Amino acid sequence: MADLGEWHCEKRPFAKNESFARDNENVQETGCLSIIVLGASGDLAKKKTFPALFNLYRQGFLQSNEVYIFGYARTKISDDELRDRIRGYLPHGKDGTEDVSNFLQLIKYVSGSYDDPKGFKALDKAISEHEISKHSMEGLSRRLFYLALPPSVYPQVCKMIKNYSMNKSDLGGWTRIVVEKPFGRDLASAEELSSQIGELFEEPQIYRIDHYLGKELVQNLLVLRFANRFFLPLWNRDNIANVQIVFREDFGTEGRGGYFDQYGIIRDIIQNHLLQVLCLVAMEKPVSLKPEHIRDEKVKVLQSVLPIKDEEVVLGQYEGYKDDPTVPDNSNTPTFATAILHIHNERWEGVPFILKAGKALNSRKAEIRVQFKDVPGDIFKCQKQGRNEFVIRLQPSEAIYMKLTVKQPGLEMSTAQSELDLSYRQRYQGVVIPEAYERLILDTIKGDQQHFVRRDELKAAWEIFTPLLHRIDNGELKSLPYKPGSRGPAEADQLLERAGYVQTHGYIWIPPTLS
Ligand SMILES: NC(=O)C1=CN([C@@H]2O[C@H](COP(=O)(O)OP(=O)(O)OC[C@H]3O[C@@H](n4cnc5c(N)ncnc54)[C@H](OP(=O)(O)O)[C@@H]3O)[C@@H](O)[C@H]2O)C=CC1
Ligand SMILES: O=C1O[C@H](COP(=O)(O)O)[C@@H](O)[C@H](O)[C@H]1O
Repeated sequence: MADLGEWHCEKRPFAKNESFARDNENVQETGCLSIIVLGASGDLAKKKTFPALFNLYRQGFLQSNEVYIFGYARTKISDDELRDRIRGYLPHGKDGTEDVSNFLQLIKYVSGSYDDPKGFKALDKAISEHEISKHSMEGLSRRLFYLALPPSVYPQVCKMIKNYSMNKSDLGGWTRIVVEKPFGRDLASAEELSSQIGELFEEPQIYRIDHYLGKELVQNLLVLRFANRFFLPLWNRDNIANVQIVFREDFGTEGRGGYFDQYGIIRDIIQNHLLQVLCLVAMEKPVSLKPEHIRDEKVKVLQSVLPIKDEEVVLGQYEGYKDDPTVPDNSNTPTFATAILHIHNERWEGVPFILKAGKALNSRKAEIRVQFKDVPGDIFKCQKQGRNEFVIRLQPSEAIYMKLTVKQPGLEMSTAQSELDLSYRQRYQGVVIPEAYERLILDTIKGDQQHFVRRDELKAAWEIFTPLLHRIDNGELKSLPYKPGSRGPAEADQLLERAGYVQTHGYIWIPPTLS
């Protein structure tokens, strides 16, 4: 038995909830699966897509008797050259384990341009050969096209896929496409892109990835909110003073300045990742866990967001950002932004949702901080110590904690700030948290669109930010300079204070130690 001073961590099996399983039922499919990574020579493919596929393979989610992976790009390289490029990015790739070499053998490379029928016919031929070799007639032929490409080529690539590389319907199965952000630069360009792709593929075939939706604690949000009696009555304007959704990175654009400068932090992080998190924090309970029911509720929240006011926005640009030769000397592109969103509905009227994101700051973290209102009639006179806060830290070191006031242990009746703490590393020892991309790619294979952005969601998201983005693009709002390694412009903290956020002072967290 553990003695009293010991940190005891119990491991219990997880109970699989039946109704959850029922609502998420996807037919277990067998047969040939071809995963085609377009833009295979690029950064995203080698850093995220191939490692995610490898992890799925390693865990048995991709079976070598069913799956084949095709890389497609303009660069003229051999199968082995592509494998060599990928190897170093796979976990333990350089150790040359059996898993790694077996996985790499599943990869074939086809070179071709993104608007040339010849390349896509060659790709189709290679996929068909694989399908025939796997006797697809007995099963299904499933083709998953992952567009690890700049969005400017999405329409032409989709046209090529549609014309030359679709799954042959007589074999049964499907063709799906996965598209990455940035999906447009504003409402008009996003809608144009959506229409172009929409003419070629049905919505159930299109998977718009936002990798934040694949993060463990983002996926936990619905469970936390709707499976716990604790939160149900508190989650509203009567109790919550403000909500912060924060993304901080402690490094700058690092050689991606030219790309980043065309987008800026609002398009890069806030309009997609943070807004998706906001939807899950603020939406009403869906009718069921069916993807369409969840996405319906997300759209409703987005449509209830009021226009953003200039005085509720602070923009920043870190000093040194323009030293990157690919960034124009007169760039006003924000690398930091705080924006306050207001949701005009019965639950949230008057509660500011503070979205904050920045590069080259003093720390790396992503978190949701729900700050509660002061206790009315405070008989302990402890309100100056701090408000109740419920924090969900998405990264690093996933954790959910509740900051609350307790009696300071001892003879005196005094109060102190403490926490109820669910630190994943301690609570779930030995549990490996899957990478976001891993989870999302698996969903695309299963045909589960819950964690992907629907066309109307995307439209509603752009509707919120487009007017502000145009004002920034026109130079009507200026980015304030801030020092790399700082908290960003001081004006952002002043805005937070004006929005009613009360910072807790003197709170000290003592990390638990394992005996
Ligand atoms: N399980 C766990 O791992 C737990 C860890 N802790 C740790 O304890 C420490 C304190 O926790 P916590 O109080 O939640 O988090 P912090 O002290 O990091 O931040 C609290 C809030 O204050 C803001 N803030 C910080 N500095 C300033 C400033 N100078 N001006 C205005 N606002 C400011 C932060 O904003 P911003 O987001 O912009 O920084 C954040 O909203 C953290 O290191 C936390 O990780 C606590 C409990 C559990
Ligand atoms: O989409 C993007 O996300 C990354 C941060 O992702 P994370 O999972 O490490 O939090 C960011 O660096 C990049 O600029 C952006 O395009």
